[in-house]
Amino acid sequence: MNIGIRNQQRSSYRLLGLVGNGQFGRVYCGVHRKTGQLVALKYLQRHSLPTHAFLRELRCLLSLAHPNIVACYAVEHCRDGRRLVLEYGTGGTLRSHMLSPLKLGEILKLSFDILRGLAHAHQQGIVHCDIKPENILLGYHQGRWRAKISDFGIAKLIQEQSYRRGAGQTGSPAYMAPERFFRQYSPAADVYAVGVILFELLVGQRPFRGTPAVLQSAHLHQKVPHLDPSIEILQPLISKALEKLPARRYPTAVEMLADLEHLAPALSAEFCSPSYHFSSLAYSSHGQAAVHSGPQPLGHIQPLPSELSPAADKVHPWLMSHGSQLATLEESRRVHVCQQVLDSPIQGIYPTKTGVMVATHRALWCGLYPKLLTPLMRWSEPALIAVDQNHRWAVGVVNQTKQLTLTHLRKPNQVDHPIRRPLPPDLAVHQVIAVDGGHFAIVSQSPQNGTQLQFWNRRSLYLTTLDLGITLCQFTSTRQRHQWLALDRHAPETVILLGLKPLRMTRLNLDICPVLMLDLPWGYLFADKAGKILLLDRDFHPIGGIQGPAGITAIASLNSHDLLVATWQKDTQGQLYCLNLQEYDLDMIF
Ligand SMILES: Nc1ncnc2c1ncn2[C@@H]1O[C@H](COP(=O)(O)OP(=O)(O)OP(=O)(O)O)[C@@H](O)[C@H]1O
Repeated sequence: MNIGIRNQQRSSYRLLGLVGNGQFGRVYCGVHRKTGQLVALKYLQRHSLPTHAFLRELRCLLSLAHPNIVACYAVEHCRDGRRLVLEYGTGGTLRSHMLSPLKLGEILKLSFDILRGLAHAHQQGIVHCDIKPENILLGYHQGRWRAKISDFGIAKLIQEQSYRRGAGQTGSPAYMAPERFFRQYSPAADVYAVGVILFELLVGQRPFRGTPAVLQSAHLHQKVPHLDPSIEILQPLISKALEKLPARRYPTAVEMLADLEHLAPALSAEFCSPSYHFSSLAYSSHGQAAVHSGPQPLGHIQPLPSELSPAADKVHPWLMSHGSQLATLEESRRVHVCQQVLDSPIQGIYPTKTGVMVATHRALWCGLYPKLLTPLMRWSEPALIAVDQNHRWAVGVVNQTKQLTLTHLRKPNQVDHPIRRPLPPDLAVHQVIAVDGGHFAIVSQSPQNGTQLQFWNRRSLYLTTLDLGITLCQFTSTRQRHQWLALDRHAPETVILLGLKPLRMTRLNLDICPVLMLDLPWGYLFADKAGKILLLDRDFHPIGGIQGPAGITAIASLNSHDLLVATWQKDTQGQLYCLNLQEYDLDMIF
């Protein structure tokens, strides 16, 4: 670990984006240029933190090495002050983690994490002073999200500086122990804040709400509401943590942790119940009749730009794959399978301004729909292919030969001489994705580091690798630049919303195991094998559930209220359904 103050000429970190703005400056997500380690770079303006105070608190920060405390790796001097190089919390804050319902077992694990980190600090005589969900970050380790306390030292420093300036109390009134309003703080004040967080995690809201003045009065005088009888086993723990008088509270997190550990065996059975958030959601179904049946699965449903529509009245035919053939869906909802049979099954369809590009497993084709397609590039082995959104380049990776081929597409039907690059022999590539007009990423899995994203630019220059820690698959692009949906391999009911700039993984706990995901203008759609379709709005609140046909292979939104759903089952083979969302009981205005 590299700890100490360093003068930096050129930063060792490549900035991946702004994470947020704190009282003392900005926080960026960065990646080490050589090692690929992800870090948070927290800038602290010199004028707001005097050097002596900063150095004192730095010592406190560096002395706290614990898996549940955000590690500080180094301090660097830069033009506009100093910056701390911190362990990066890829899962965001506990506040953002709480957006999606938490299973009771998960609440318990996170509570243990917070208490363990805090107990370690309290044993060294260090108080945090501002424990709140915004100061608890999530990292993914050994198959689960782990809570880590951030801002140790800094939080206390903020308090002291503001008292010195006579600026009155700082902190977050919703989590402040009664004595904190009189400028007293001790480990017991941190315990109180954990009590509020645990209450909020269990109940879904804090014990007291309102303006700072209302909150102050409530913390000082109001009784804490009782927990639901189903979780009353935790009532004594919560009540003791939320005692008004510090002397009656757990003196430090050590004692509260011991009590929670004592309860753990009794809790484990009760807390293993599944997520309760979606349990009331009924999946309404309607008589669904297929608009098409055929011997091949239909997939990759894409609209063809209206300029290219052959019909004079500008009817949009929809393109889709039908094994190794293209198919169109006409306005009459009739599926027409094109005659041309390509070399291998289709893995992607890319409608362009002047025609269409189609990636099969062994070639990239292009053509002017509905004329015949011609091959632009061929691979002798199956390749994973990605095409840039602007159709200016395409990349293919062959796992067998560990070779990457990048081709620039100058004009329709014309490609530059391909550039070839070898990939590491042990790289198991799962997917190749076009990140933006200038970059692509190779998705691979490593048993030690989970999913790795290897970034390259369109000049075939390797840039960096990000180790995500978590094992993700099926990256699906969203409407947002640099953002994907992906499935968590080890938690089949979990979807991860992955943002790249800055790196951020937001977890969504569903009550289905999705096999298909879609980002629609009004929200997100997830479908499972059995045909359950879950619709969420942009804030991840459920809009409703549909019981669709089983064996879904592709979904597209035909217009604001019609979904096209393709299925494949042995007995019924490839079918296409058109579901009208207006016929279902959904919390949505059409
Ligand atoms: N180590 C980190 N990893 C990931 N994100 C971080 C890290 N440290 C801070 N952040 C994020 O950066 C943003 C700003 O954080 P910062 O701690 O500076 O301010 P704050 O906690 O929002 O406010 P305050 O200054 O009052 O503490 C927050 O969204 C925070 O979650």
